[in-house]
Amino acid sequence: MSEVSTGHADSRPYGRLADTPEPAGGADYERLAANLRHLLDAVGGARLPNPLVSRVADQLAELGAQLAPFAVAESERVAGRRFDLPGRGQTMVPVLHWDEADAHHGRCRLTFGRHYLGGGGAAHGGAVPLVFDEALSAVANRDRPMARTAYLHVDYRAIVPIDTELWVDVEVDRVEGRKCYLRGGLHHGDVLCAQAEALFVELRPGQP
Ligand SMILES: CCCCCCCCCCCCCCCC(=O)SCCNC(=O)CCNC(=O)[C@H](O)C(C)(C)COP(=O)(O)OP(=O)(O)OC[C@H]1O[C@@H](n2cnc3c(N)ncnc32)[C@H](O)[C@@H]1OP(=O)(O)O
Repeated sequence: MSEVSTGHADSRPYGRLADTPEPAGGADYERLAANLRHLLDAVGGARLPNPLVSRVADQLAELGAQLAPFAVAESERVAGRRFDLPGRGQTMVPVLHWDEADAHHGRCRLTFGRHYLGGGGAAHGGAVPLVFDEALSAVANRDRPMARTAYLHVDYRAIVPIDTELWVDVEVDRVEGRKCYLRGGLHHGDVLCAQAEALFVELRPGQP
């Protein structure tokens, strides 16, 4: 299960994108994201007494109302754009801790918390391509013009356990003009849990 964070970034997988002199949200943005993840895991794994459910529902509504006045346009938002932080300051995809990352390959570690539980101790099947999309896109976009996922094929080979560290390896298979073909594997120790093949297509100027 994730822990409440008091720490700071331990990886910078996005190369020059991480070089922001004064990142929006400040140093505590990593703690904000980590504590939100912790909350999601706590809710996802709990059976709360009814009065506590009511109280937490009220507290969450109050927090949401407190943040609402600060809504901005997509280009101004902070979540997902903090390339100096592990997880980019977003909370949709588990944090990827990159040990190796360049334009050809990458290797990272992650843990699915209880927020991602599907059943039988395994991560939800939809959470697996989520991780592949994030991991493969980090390599596909490294030192190249921005590319989007054109397809992402996932084979599920073994259940993906939650609450334990997994690792992902990514490799660029080939680049043909705007097209970047990649492969990836999601592993639990020596067990290959899932593998992916994907095509990322570089955007043309002005393409959304
Ligand atoms: C701010 C900076 C950010 C930096 C970042 C750093 C990373 C940090 C993490 C980012 C965060 C995570 C982000 C994850 C990445 C998403 O998840 S992106 C979201 C999911 N993907 C989408 O929404 C894509 C939707 N589709 C599209 O936009 C367009 O279809 C595409 C993919 C851009 C391609 O359209 P297009 O440019 O018009 O391409 P088109 O000219 O038709 O085709 C180009 C070539 O690709 C081929 N092709 C296209 N689609 C396919 C397909 N599905 N199958 C086979 N071939 C295909 C074509 O046949 C063609 O081949 P050639 O004829 O050239 O040999």
